[in-house]
Amino acid sequence: MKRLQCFKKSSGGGNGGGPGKRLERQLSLGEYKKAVSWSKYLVAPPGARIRSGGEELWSADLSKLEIRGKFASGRHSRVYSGRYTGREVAIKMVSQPEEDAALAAELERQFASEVALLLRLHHPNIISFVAACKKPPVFCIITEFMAGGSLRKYLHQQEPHSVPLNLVLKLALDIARGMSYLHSQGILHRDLKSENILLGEDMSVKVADFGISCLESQCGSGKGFTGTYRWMAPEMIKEEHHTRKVDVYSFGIVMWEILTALVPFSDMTPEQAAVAVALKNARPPLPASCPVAISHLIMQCWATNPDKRPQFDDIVAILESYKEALDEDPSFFLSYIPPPPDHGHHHHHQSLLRCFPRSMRRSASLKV
Ligand SMILES: Nc1ncnc2c1ncn2[C@@H]1O[C@H](COP(=O)(O)OP(=O)(O)OP(=O)(O)O)[C@@H](O)[C@H]1O
Repeated sequence: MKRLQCFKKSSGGGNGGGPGKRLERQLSLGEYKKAVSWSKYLVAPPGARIRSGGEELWSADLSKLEIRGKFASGRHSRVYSGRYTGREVAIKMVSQPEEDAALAAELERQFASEVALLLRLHHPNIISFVAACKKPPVFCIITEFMAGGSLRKYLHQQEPHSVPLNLVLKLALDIARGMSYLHSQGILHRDLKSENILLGEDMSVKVADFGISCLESQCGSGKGFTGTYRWMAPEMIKEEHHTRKVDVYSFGIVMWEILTALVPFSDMTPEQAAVAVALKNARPPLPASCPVAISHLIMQCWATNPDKRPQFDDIVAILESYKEALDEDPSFFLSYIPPPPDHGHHHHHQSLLRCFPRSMRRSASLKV
């Protein structure tokens, strides 16, 4: 039997704090039953390691898995902390509903796709895959544990508009680097949002949750899509053809979240937000105090026309130049002059380059 202990929840709810803050305690009977109801499927068969089909690459040795308490939930998942082969891990468990065969099949497809994608991703700003297990009706995905919890939780703990600019740039840059790598692998995330960005105790940043990600060549139209409306690009809301630029749109919303520490369209339901974005071109309001350089980049990212949105490589180059300029001169953003309106795709990169401090334009132009 696995050691069943759990972490005391932090007062803010959501993810319990990091290992430094956590308090191990006995589970109540109700919590115990809940934990057992899903994790019972993960008890190792005597002496067995599943090695069938192509699963041996990632199949977890359940005798080495120790599951502790649940600390977060997704729409169809519960996330537990634990240890696997001596390493702190997060165990995402997905349970197929008995009564909904279509959803059960979809969850299984998502599991298989998420494992296949995670297996090939190796980057400091992408969550590391550890192992997975397939024990219908329960599946699990084991990843490195990110003790800082989600970016959403972190922002929720901050006063609105209080995140310092150097931290805004650091967070945005790390996410953009992870996304640039993801796109270089031909993968679209399709559900980029602050809840799916995880933080280490040292404020390291990793993009997570590849449940509805896809290989660009196989993404389809996105019909019947389950992404999250507040972060979703208009073409995706309208179930039109979509490209990697949907992630750039979501990144624009995430940058807005970091800048404001607010929830986008918080006065609307997700459906109202979807209608406002797709039919009325609504976007979250940029605060007057936002440096023009940053609001300019955000507006480029969430442009209605996907072709006007920059690539993540461009975004990384721009954010790097801002970060460098801010480190050198704390008043950099005050002296920034916005570029004139963009006149189409041809001038797009030139227009973005005007955001760079003059000394950096030469090296940046090599990259863009
Ligand atoms: N490796 C991890 N380390 C720390 N926390 C994690 C980890 N993986 C997931 N979480 C927490 O669990 C939450 C849900 O995880 P995840 O997004 O992967 O599940 P999901 O079922 O796909 O969620 P949804 O479908 O609602 O986006 C995250 O927002 C985060 O708070």
